[in-house]
Amino acid sequence: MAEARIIDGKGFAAGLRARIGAAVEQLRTTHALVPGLAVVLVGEDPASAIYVRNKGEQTREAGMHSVTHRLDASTSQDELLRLVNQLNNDPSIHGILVQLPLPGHIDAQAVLSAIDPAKDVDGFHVVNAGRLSVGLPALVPCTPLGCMMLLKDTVKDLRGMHAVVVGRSNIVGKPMAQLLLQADCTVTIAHSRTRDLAGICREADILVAAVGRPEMVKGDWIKEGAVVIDVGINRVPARDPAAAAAGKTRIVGDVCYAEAASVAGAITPVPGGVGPMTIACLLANTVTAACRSAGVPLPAGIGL
Ligand SMILES: Nc1nc(=O)c2c([nH]1)NC[C@@H]1CN(c3ccc(C(=O)N[C@@H](CCC(=O)O)C(=O)O)cc3)C=[N+]21
Repeated sequence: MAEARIIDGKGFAAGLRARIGAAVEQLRTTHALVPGLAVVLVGEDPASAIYVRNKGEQTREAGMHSVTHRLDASTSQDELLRLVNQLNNDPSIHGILVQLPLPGHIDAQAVLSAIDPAKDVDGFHVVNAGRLSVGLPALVPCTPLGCMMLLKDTVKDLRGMHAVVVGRSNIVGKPMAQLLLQADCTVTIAHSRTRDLAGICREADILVAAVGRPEMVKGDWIKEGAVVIDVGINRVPARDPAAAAAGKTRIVGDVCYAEAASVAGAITPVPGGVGPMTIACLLANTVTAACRSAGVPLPAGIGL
Protein backbone atom coordinates (compact mmCIF):
# COMPACT_ATOMS: atom_id res chain seq x y z
CA MET A 1 0.00 0.00 0.00
CA ALA A 2 1.26 3.46 -0.91
CA GLU A 3 2.07 6.11 1.69
CA ALA A 4 -0.93 8.01 3.02
CA ARG A 5 -1.97 11.29 1.50
CA ILE A 6 -0.90 14.10 3.83
CA ILE A 7 -3.83 16.30 4.81
CA ASP A 8 -2.44 19.83 4.64
CA GLY A 9 -4.15 21.56 7.56
CA LYS A 10 -1.74 24.47 7.42
CA GLY A 11 -2.56 25.11 3.77
CA PHE A 12 -6.30 24.60 4.25
CA ALA A 13 -6.23 27.01 7.21
CA ALA A 14 -4.45 29.64 5.10
CA GLY A 15 -7.16 29.33 2.45
CA LEU A 16 -9.89 29.55 5.08
CA ARG A 17 -8.28 32.68 6.57
CA ALA A 18 -8.18 34.25 3.10
CA ARG A 19 -11.93 33.58 2.68
CA ILE A 20 -12.52 34.99 6.17
CA GLY A 21 -10.52 38.11 5.25
CA ALA A 22 -12.68 38.61 2.14
CA ALA A 23 -15.86 38.09 4.19
CA VAL A 24 -14.71 40.58 6.82
CA GLU A 25 -14.00 43.15 4.12
CA GLN A 26 -17.45 42.59 2.64
CA LEU A 27 -19.14 42.90 6.06
CA ARG A 28 -17.31 46.16 6.71
CA THR A 29 -18.21 47.78 3.39
CA THR A 30 -21.80 46.54 3.06
CA HIS A 31 -22.91 46.38 6.70
CA ALA A 32 -20.40 48.58 8.59
CA LEU A 33 -19.74 45.46 10.69
CA VAL A 34 -16.23 44.72 12.02
CA PRO A 35 -16.08 41.40 13.90
CA GLY A 36 -14.21 41.78 17.19
CA LEU A 37 -12.47 39.09 19.24
CA ALA A 38 -11.32 39.40 22.86
CA VAL A 39 -8.87 36.87 24.28
CA VAL A 40 -8.36 36.68 28.02
CA LEU A 41 -5.19 35.11 29.39
CA VAL A 42 -4.75 34.53 33.11
CA GLY A 43 -1.19 33.75 34.11
CA GLU A 44 1.23 31.97 31.82
CA ASP A 45 0.84 28.48 30.41
CA PRO A 46 3.35 27.36 27.76
CA ALA A 47 0.77 25.65 25.49
CA SER A 48 -1.39 28.75 25.60
CA ALA A 49 1.56 30.92 24.65
CA ILE A 50 1.93 29.21 21.25
CA TYR A 51 -1.73 29.69 20.58
CA VAL A 52 -2.00 33.33 21.61
CA ARG A 53 1.11 34.38 19.70
CA ASN A 54 -0.38 33.20 16.38
CA LYS A 55 -3.94 34.23 17.17
CA GLY A 56 -3.40 37.98 17.61
CA GLU A 57 -1.52 38.28 14.31
CA GLN A 58 -4.06 36.22 12.37
CA THR A 59 -7.06 38.13 13.75
CA ARG A 60 -5.58 41.44 12.61
CA GLU A 61 -4.44 39.97 9.29
CA ALA A 62 -8.07 39.03 8.60
CA GLY A 63 -9.07 42.68 9.18
CA MET A 64 -10.84 42.00 12.46
CA HIS A 65 -10.80 43.93 15.72
CA SER A 66 -8.59 42.14 18.26
CA VAL A 67 -7.97 42.75 21.95
CA THR A 68 -5.95 40.64 24.39
CA HIS A 69 -6.34 40.97 28.15
CA ARG A 70 -3.34 39.60 30.00
CA LEU A 71 -4.11 39.17 33.68
CA ASP A 72 -1.78 38.22 36.50
CA ALA A 73 -1.89 34.59 37.70
CA SER A 74 -3.14 35.87 41.09
CA THR A 75 -6.26 37.47 39.54
CA SER A 76 -9.34 36.55 41.58
CA GLN A 77 -12.34 34.77 40.12
CA ASP A 78 -14.47 37.86 40.85
CA GLU A 79 -12.12 40.12 38.90
CA LEU A 80 -12.18 37.71 35.97
CA LEU A 81 -15.98 37.51 36.08
CA ARG A 82 -16.15 41.32 36.07
CA LEU A 83 -14.00 41.43 32.93
CA VAL A 84 -16.15 38.77 31.22
CA ASN A 85 -19.24 40.79 32.10
CA GLN A 86 -17.67 43.94 30.68
CA LEU A 87 -16.85 42.11 27.43
CA ASN A 88 -20.40 40.65 27.29
CA ASN A 89 -21.68 44.24 27.27
CA ASP A 90 -19.12 45.64 24.81
CA PRO A 91 -20.77 46.04 21.38
CA SER A 92 -17.38 46.06 19.57
CA ILE A 93 -16.70 42.50 20.84
CA HIS A 94 -18.49 39.59 19.17
CA GLY A 95 -16.29 36.78 20.42
CA ILE A 96 -14.81 36.09 23.86
CA LEU A 97 -12.20 33.40 24.50
CA VAL A 98 -10.92 32.76 28.01
CA GLN A 99 -7.74 30.77 27.57
CA LEU A 100 -7.65 27.41 29.36
CA PRO A 101 -6.30 26.06 31.64
CA LEU A 102 -7.07 28.67 34.29
CA PRO A 103 -5.11 28.87 37.57
CA GLY A 104 -6.28 26.37 40.20
CA HIS A 105 -8.06 28.91 42.42
CA ILE A 106 -10.50 29.77 39.60
CA ASP A 107 -13.53 27.61 38.78
CA ALA A 108 -13.31 27.32 34.99
CA GLN A 109 -16.90 26.14 34.64
CA ALA A 110 -18.17 29.23 36.49
CA VAL A 111 -16.19 31.48 34.15
CA LEU A 112 -17.29 29.67 30.97
CA SER A 113 -20.92 29.86 32.15
CA ALA A 114 -20.59 33.63 32.58
CA ILE A 115 -19.74 34.17 28.89
CA ASP A 116 -22.71 35.26 26.78
CA PRO A 117 -23.45 32.10 24.70
CA ALA A 118 -23.81 34.33 21.62
CA LYS A 119 -20.17 35.45 22.12
CA ASP A 120 -18.83 32.03 23.14
CA VAL A 121 -16.52 31.47 20.14
CA ASP A 122 -14.88 28.49 21.88
CA GLY A 123 -18.29 26.79 21.98
CA PHE A 124 -17.65 25.65 25.56
CA HIS A 125 -20.80 27.10 27.17
CA VAL A 126 -23.40 24.46 28.10
CA VAL A 127 -25.93 26.29 25.93
CA ASN A 128 -23.74 25.79 22.84
CA ALA A 129 -22.92 22.19 23.79
CA GLY A 130 -26.66 21.55 24.19
CA ARG A 131 -27.56 23.29 20.94
CA LEU A 132 -24.96 21.23 19.07
CA SER A 133 -26.24 17.99 20.57
CA VAL A 134 -29.86 18.66 19.54
CA GLY A 135 -28.92 20.00 16.10
CA LEU A 136 -29.73 23.69 16.63
CA PRO A 137 -27.45 26.44 15.29
CA ALA A 138 -24.56 26.64 17.75
CA LEU A 139 -21.06 28.00 18.10
CA VAL A 140 -19.02 24.80 17.63
CA PRO A 141 -15.69 24.23 19.42
CA CYS A 142 -12.85 25.28 17.10
CA THR A 143 -10.76 22.10 17.07
CA PRO A 144 -13.56 19.66 16.16
CA LEU A 145 -14.92 22.21 13.68
CA GLY A 146 -11.50 22.34 12.01
CA CYS A 147 -11.23 18.53 11.99
CA MET A 148 -14.65 18.29 10.36
CA MET A 149 -13.69 20.76 7.64
CA LEU A 150 -10.59 18.70 6.85
CA LEU A 151 -12.62 15.48 6.82
CA LYS A 152 -15.27 16.90 4.48
CA ASP A 153 -12.50 18.08 2.19
CA THR A 154 -10.79 14.66 2.25
CA VAL A 155 -13.76 12.26 2.09
CA LYS A 156 -16.45 12.86 -0.53
CA ASP A 157 -19.22 11.11 1.33
CA LEU A 158 -18.99 10.54 5.08
CA ARG A 159 -22.40 8.88 5.35
CA GLY A 160 -22.37 5.45 6.96
CA MET A 161 -18.65 5.48 7.67
CA HIS A 162 -17.47 4.17 11.03
CA ALA A 163 -15.76 6.99 12.90
CA VAL A 164 -13.87 6.21 16.09
CA VAL A 165 -13.05 9.16 18.35
CA VAL A 166 -10.39 8.38 20.94
CA GLY A 167 -10.88 10.86 23.77
CA ARG A 168 -14.03 12.10 25.52
CA SER A 169 -13.20 15.66 26.52
CA ASN A 170 -15.82 18.41 26.41
CA ILE A 171 -13.43 20.43 24.25
CA VAL A 172 -12.70 17.90 21.50
CA GLY A 173 -13.97 14.31 21.88
CA LYS A 174 -17.65 14.90 22.70
CA PRO A 175 -18.31 17.73 20.21
CA MET A 176 -16.32 15.84 17.54
CA ALA A 177 -18.61 12.84 18.02
CA GLN A 178 -21.69 15.11 17.68
CA LEU A 179 -20.42 16.57 14.41
CA LEU A 180 -19.62 13.13 12.97
CA LEU A 181 -23.08 11.91 13.99
CA GLN A 182 -24.61 14.94 12.29
CA ALA A 183 -22.69 13.91 9.14
CA ASP A 184 -24.36 10.46 9.31
CA CYS A 185 -21.28 8.58 10.48
CA THR A 186 -21.58 5.63 12.82
CA VAL A 187 -19.71 6.92 15.84
CA THR A 188 -17.78 5.16 18.57
CA ILE A 189 -16.31 7.19 21.42
CA ALA A 190 -13.34 5.35 22.91
CA HIS A 191 -11.00 6.41 25.70
CA SER A 192 -8.21 5.31 28.02
CA ARG A 193 -10.48 2.80 29.77
CA THR A 194 -11.83 1.24 26.59
CA ARG A 195 -11.28 -2.50 26.45
CA ASP A 196 -9.29 -3.60 23.36
CA LEU A 197 -8.71 -0.01 22.26
CA ALA A 198 -6.42 -1.15 19.43
CA GLY A 199 -9.10 -3.52 18.12
CA ILE A 200 -11.78 -0.80 18.21
CA CYS A 201 -9.48 1.62 16.40
CA ARG A 202 -8.80 -1.00 13.70
CA GLU A 203 -12.52 -0.95 12.85
CA ALA A 204 -12.42 2.78 12.07
CA ASP A 205 -12.80 4.19 8.56
CA ILE A 206 -12.15 7.53 10.24
CA LEU A 207 -9.95 7.68 13.32
CA VAL A 208 -9.77 10.87 15.40
CA ALA A 209 -7.08 10.76 18.09
CA ALA A 210 -7.60 13.29 20.87
CA VAL A 211 -6.17 11.73 24.01
CA GLY A 212 -3.15 13.91 24.72
CA ARG A 213 -0.69 11.01 24.94
CA PRO A 214 2.34 11.26 22.67
CA GLU A 215 2.30 8.67 19.85
CA MET A 216 -0.13 6.37 21.64
CA VAL A 217 -1.89 5.21 18.46
CA LYS A 218 0.36 2.72 16.66
CA GLY A 219 0.46 1.74 13.00
CA ASP A 220 -1.15 -1.65 13.66
CA TRP A 221 -4.18 0.08 15.27
CA ILE A 222 -5.13 1.49 11.89
CA LYS A 223 -7.24 -0.08 9.16
CA GLU A 224 -5.67 0.03 5.72
CA GLY A 225 -6.84 3.13 3.88
CA ALA A 226 -8.43 4.81 6.93
CA VAL A 227 -8.45 8.58 7.34
CA VAL A 228 -6.53 9.58 10.47
CA ILE A 229 -7.03 12.94 12.17
CA ASP A 230 -4.41 13.58 14.85
CA VAL A 231 -5.51 16.24 17.33
CA GLY A 232 -2.61 15.79 19.75
CA ILE A 233 0.04 18.44 20.29
CA ASN A 234 2.61 16.94 22.68
CA ARG A 235 6.02 18.31 23.48
CA VAL A 236 8.62 15.54 23.91
CA PRO A 237 12.43 15.52 24.18
CA ALA A 238 14.33 16.03 20.90
CA ARG A 239 15.29 12.90 18.95
CA ASP A 240 19.01 13.59 19.17
CA PRO A 241 20.19 12.60 22.71
CA ALA A 242 22.65 15.49 22.96
CA ALA A 243 19.96 17.97 21.92
CA ALA A 244 17.50 16.36 24.33
CA ALA A 245 20.04 16.60 27.14
CA ALA A 246 20.36 20.30 26.32
CA GLY A 247 16.60 20.62 26.88
CA LYS A 248 15.59 20.75 23.19
CA THR A 249 12.09 19.47 22.40
CA ARG A 250 9.95 18.54 19.41
CA ILE A 251 6.20 18.31 18.92
CA VAL A 252 4.46 15.01 18.21
CA GLY A 253 0.81 14.03 17.91
CA ASP A 254 -1.23 11.31 19.59
CA VAL A 255 -0.49 9.07 16.59
CA CYS A 256 2.79 7.40 15.75
CA TYR A 257 3.02 9.24 12.43
CA ALA A 258 5.67 7.24 10.56
CA GLU A 259 3.92 3.93 11.32
CA ALA A 260 0.45 5.29 10.62
CA ALA A 261 1.39 6.93 7.32
CA SER A 262 2.33 3.57 5.80
CA VAL A 263 -1.14 2.11 6.53
CA ALA A 264 -3.62 5.00 6.42
CA GLY A 265 -5.20 6.40 3.27
CA ALA A 266 -4.79 9.98 4.51
CA ILE A 267 -3.39 11.53 7.69
CA THR A 268 -2.91 14.94 9.30
CA PRO A 269 0.67 15.78 10.28
CA VAL A 270 1.69 17.36 13.61
CA PRO A 271 2.55 20.20 13.45
CA GLY A 272 0.81 21.60 10.39
CA GLY A 273 -2.43 19.61 10.64
CA VAL A 274 -5.26 20.28 13.07
CA GLY A 275 -3.48 23.03 15.07
CA PRO A 276 -3.61 25.75 12.40
CA MET A 277 -7.26 24.86 11.72
CA THR A 278 -8.14 25.55 15.36
CA ILE A 279 -7.06 29.17 15.08
CA ALA A 280 -8.66 29.68 11.66
CA CYS A 281 -11.93 28.30 13.07
CA LEU A 282 -11.72 30.71 15.98
CA LEU A 283 -11.73 33.54 13.42
CA ALA A 284 -14.57 31.85 11.52
CA ASN A 285 -16.61 31.54 14.73
CA THR A 286 -16.04 35.22 15.48
CA VAL A 287 -17.42 36.16 12.05
CA THR A 288 -20.36 33.78 12.62
CA ALA A 289 -21.08 35.36 16.02
CA ALA A 290 -20.85 38.88 14.59
CA CYS A 291 -23.23 38.06 11.72
CA ARG A 292 -25.77 36.39 13.99
CA SER A 293 -25.73 39.30 16.45
CA ALA A 294 -26.16 41.84 13.63
CA GLY A 295 -28.80 39.76 11.83
CA VAL A 296 -26.62 39.65 8.72
CA PRO A 297 -26.40 36.49 6.57
CA LEU A 298 -23.17 34.53 7.01
CA PRO A 299 -20.87 34.97 3.98
CA ALA A 300 -20.28 31.73 2.04
CA GLY A 301 -17.15 29.59 2.36
CA ILE A 302 -16.34 29.93 6.05
CA GLY A 303 -18.67 27.36 7.65
CA LEU A 304 -18.99 23.57 7.46
N1 LIG B 1 -10.09 28.55 25.61
C1 LIG B 1 -9.14 27.91 24.91
N2 LIG B 1 -9.36 27.58 23.62
C2 LIG B 1 -8.40 26.93 22.89
O1 LIG B 1 -8.62 26.62 21.70
C3 LIG B 1 -7.13 26.63 23.52
C4 LIG B 1 -6.96 27.00 24.86
N3 LIG B 1 -7.98 27.62 25.53
N4 LIG B 1 -5.79 26.76 25.52
C5 LIG B 1 -4.65 26.22 24.83
C6 LIG B 1 -5.04 25.32 23.70
C7 LIG B 1 -3.92 25.07 22.73
N5 LIG B 1 -4.41 25.50 21.44
C8 LIG B 1 -3.66 25.48 20.25
C9 LIG B 1 -4.18 25.85 19.03
C10 LIG B 1 -3.42 25.87 17.87
C11 LIG B 1 -2.09 25.49 17.90
C12 LIG B 1 -1.30 25.52 16.64
O2 LIG B 1 -1.55 26.31 15.75
N6 LIG B 1 -0.28 24.65 16.49
C13 LIG B 1 0.58 24.63 15.33
C14 LIG B 1 1.99 25.00 15.69
C15 LIG B 1 2.63 24.10 16.69
C16 LIG B 1 4.08 24.51 16.93
O3 LIG B 1 4.88 24.37 16.00
O4 LIG B 1 4.39 24.98 18.04
C17 LIG B 1 0.51 23.29 14.64
O5 LIG B 1 -0.02 22.33 15.24
O6 LIG B 1 0.96 23.20 13.51
C18 LIG B 1 -1.54 25.11 19.11
C19 LIG B 1 -2.33 25.11 20.27
C20 LIG B 1 -5.65 26.04 21.60
N7 LIG B 1 -6.07 25.99 22.87
